[in-house]
Amino acid sequence: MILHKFKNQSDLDRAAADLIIAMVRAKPNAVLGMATGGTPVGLYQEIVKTYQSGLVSFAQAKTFNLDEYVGLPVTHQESYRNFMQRNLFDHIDIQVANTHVPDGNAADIDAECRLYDKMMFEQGPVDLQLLGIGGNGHIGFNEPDSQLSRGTYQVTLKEETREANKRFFNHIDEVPTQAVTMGMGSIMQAKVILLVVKGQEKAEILDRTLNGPITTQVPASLLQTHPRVIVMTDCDVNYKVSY
Ligand SMILES: O=P(O)(O)OC[C@H]1O[C@](O)(CO)[C@@H](O)[C@@H]1O
Repeated sequence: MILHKFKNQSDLDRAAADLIIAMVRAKPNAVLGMATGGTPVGLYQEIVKTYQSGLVSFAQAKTFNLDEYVGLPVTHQESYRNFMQRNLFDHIDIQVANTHVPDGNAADIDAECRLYDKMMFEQGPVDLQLLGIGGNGHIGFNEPDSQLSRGTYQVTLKEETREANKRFFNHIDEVPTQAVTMGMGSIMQAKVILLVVKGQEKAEILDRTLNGPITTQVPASLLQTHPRVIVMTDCDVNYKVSY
């Protein structure tokens, strides 16, 4: 892993956006793994600005999102499909048919998970996977556990994750208890991973991710075994390869 530290979040957003844009300019039909939550909002805004300047096109790009809530209608502001449309897809020239978010309302969620894996297998591998990190070390919605799943699956969210995400809802009771997420195996197959970590409150989990033991109890620590992970952060944290 390589750690890039930034003085502030706007510099970080710009650098993360630039990396994604560089990938798409070098490979117009790149497959991008996308993330949601608070972390990527600013960098998506930077991508939109560059697109509006005419410096990049996503017309041939494909995307696969990490996860989606189960049972939240796509019309709900906080469904991850809705998030992606509002924050990125509606503002760039990507073809909607080339954007993929797991269907958390599928009648048969298991079948939906297998379909998502099949599409990723056929259209992948992901060239660049963007990740945020949960306060408990989750990536995608792969929560700490005694074992982790390889492919896409339905997960019960930890209470701390629902607590953290309640800021996006009116009340914690509205935060779904279940989600569909890419498994760790799918995430680890990406050629390059960009982990973005914002806010000093995430410094401790980032330190455990970078420097702690590799354990399923900190899913992000498995990234230590991936050959090409770039971490961008504004946290004050130490690592052997940092800039
Ligand atoms: O960016 P946030 O809102 O802190 O969330 C952390 C991570 O947890 C998730 O909400 C779960 O997938 C991600 O979207 C995000 O990267």
